[in-house]
Amino acid sequence: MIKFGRILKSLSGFYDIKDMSDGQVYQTRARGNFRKKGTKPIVGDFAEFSAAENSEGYVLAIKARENFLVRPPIANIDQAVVVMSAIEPTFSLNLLDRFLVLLTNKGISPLIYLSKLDLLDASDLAKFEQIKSNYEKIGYPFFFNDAKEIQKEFPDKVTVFMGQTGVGKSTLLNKIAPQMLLATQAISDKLGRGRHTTRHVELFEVNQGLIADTPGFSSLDYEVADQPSLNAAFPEILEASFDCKFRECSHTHEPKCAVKPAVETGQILQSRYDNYLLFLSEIQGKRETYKKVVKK
Ligand SMILES: Nc1nc2c(ncn2[C@@H]2O[C@H](COP(=O)(O)OP(=O)(O)OP(=O)(O)O)[C@@H](O)[C@H]2O)c(=O)[nH]1
Ligand SMILES: [Zn+2]
Repeated sequence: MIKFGRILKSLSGFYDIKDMSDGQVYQTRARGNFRKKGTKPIVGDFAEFSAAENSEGYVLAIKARENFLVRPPIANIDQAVVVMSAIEPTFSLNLLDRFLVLLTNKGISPLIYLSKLDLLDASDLAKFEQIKSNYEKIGYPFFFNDAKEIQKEFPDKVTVFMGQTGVGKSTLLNKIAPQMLLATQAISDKLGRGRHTTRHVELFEVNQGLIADTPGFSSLDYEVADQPSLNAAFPEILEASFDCKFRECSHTHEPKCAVKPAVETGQILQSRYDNYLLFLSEIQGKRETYKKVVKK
């Protein structure tokens, strides 16, 4: 019988698929035709599968993906919690904006989560209140170290957690979903490998949604393609850019640019514009290198 469901777990060549209609979980394997086509089912995929009672099932086909991460392989992600620490490691607006750009370009909505506020004095705390309010104004949900609040965002969505090492991601996930770390630990112990080196990927059901951990930065090691993609990833710059004289305005030197005046009046944050310029120079630098290579 052919069924339809979502892949929730991948381990050692087996895929656990949750049937969409009855909620039952089936263990399956991918047929050889997937290997031939060069695609492989991954966690988060919507899949057609066959499953008979008490026997191993097979993944037959997967639906086109909305988006996906490579490391760890997860498909059809709705949102990502970017965990940043206020201190240790040092908070960086540059790093935050980089995360936001990469996620937005992948069609993943970012949620910002700040940890270690308890280590701040009053004046530093006020600084972060300001940052929170600035980012909320742009449209990013921003959470101050509150594991209960962040869970309200889970229902009906696939949420992944990412952040630099040491920011407190494990501490947070342990509060939200202790079963997650226990499962990972159990598999690592069994296979005798490190926590992040096992090829175990799993979506865990928490508060009517699905969540997954991603190790450190590697989940976003890809680049933004061009200026229009970068422009589209800064919501407030995108909005102002509709009034630029030139449709492809880079907001650097063009006459009648609407973005630069908005930076001067403070409508667009200087730090956001600076990061936009930095990322733009990185994209352009890559293109220059590419041209040089091609010319040779
Ligand atoms: N004071 C304080 N310490 C925290 C907080 N969150 C985490 N820590 C501490 O920060 C350190 C790093 O936390 P982890 O949860 O292991 O960080 P991680 O992001 O999972 O780091 P990796 O496991 O390396 O990926 C630990 O010593 C935690 O106890 C917090 O909100 N306040
Ligand atoms: Zn412009």
